[in-house]
Amino acid sequence: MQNQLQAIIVSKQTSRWHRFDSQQAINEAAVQRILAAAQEAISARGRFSIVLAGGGTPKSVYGLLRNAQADWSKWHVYHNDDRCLPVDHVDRNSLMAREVWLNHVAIPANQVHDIPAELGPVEGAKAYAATVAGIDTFDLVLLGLGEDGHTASLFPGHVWDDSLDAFPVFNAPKPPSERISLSARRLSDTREVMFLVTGAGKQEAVDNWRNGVAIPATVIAPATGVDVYTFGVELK
Ligand SMILES: O=C1O[C@H](COP(=O)(O)O)[C@@H](O)[C@H](O)[C@H]1O
Repeated sequence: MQNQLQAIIVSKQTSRWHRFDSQQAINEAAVQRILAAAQEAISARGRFSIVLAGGGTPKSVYGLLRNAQADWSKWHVYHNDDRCLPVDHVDRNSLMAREVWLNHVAIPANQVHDIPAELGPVEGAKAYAATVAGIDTFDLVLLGLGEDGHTASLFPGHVWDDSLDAFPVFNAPKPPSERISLSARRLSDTREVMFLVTGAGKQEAVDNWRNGVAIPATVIAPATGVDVYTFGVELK
């Protein structure tokens, strides 16, 4: 397995870049780090809170977690965004995570917190803001990167209200146009962030990010910095 590490600072964000040379290598490294973060959190605080990325990139990592050994009873699962579609729609991030992983492990049902995106952007965002309001600093936030540089449902050219924990999204350039997202501030309130970035389609966004262009991914700025796990993009 190859993991070449470089660190760069973009505005307030410190990013550590990890390059893997196969899909298997990035998946295994991500799973190892997630399980280690869970163990550390459970030993220190008796619980582990993780915020999941949606989209296609994390699916194979979630598939491996399904067969992992972990103290699932201590896991508390949240989502960084979801699409305003019926609960059983194939494009719901919550459905993907449940089908591939969460329905197959022993996390208590009341510790899996889907975004109620089926209520629509305004009501769903209000409800999810209330869900995360009482939650302390997350332990681990997983994030993806869109080809246009978006992360969660923070899209280029959009303005979002960082005073809110979760906010409604309209006119998203990637369908569906209506979504709900945690805010950049809430996503940054975490002990650790891991971005998963795979495929040549993400090259331009990665180049922009590393060259200091202010794409949405650069606004995620926890005190501990962010780790970006990559496969299939060049780190120029
Ligand atoms: O729409 C979304 O896109 C991003 C990236 O998705 P990917 O399919 O390119 O991995 C994802 O992180 C976000 O959660 C999702 O809603």
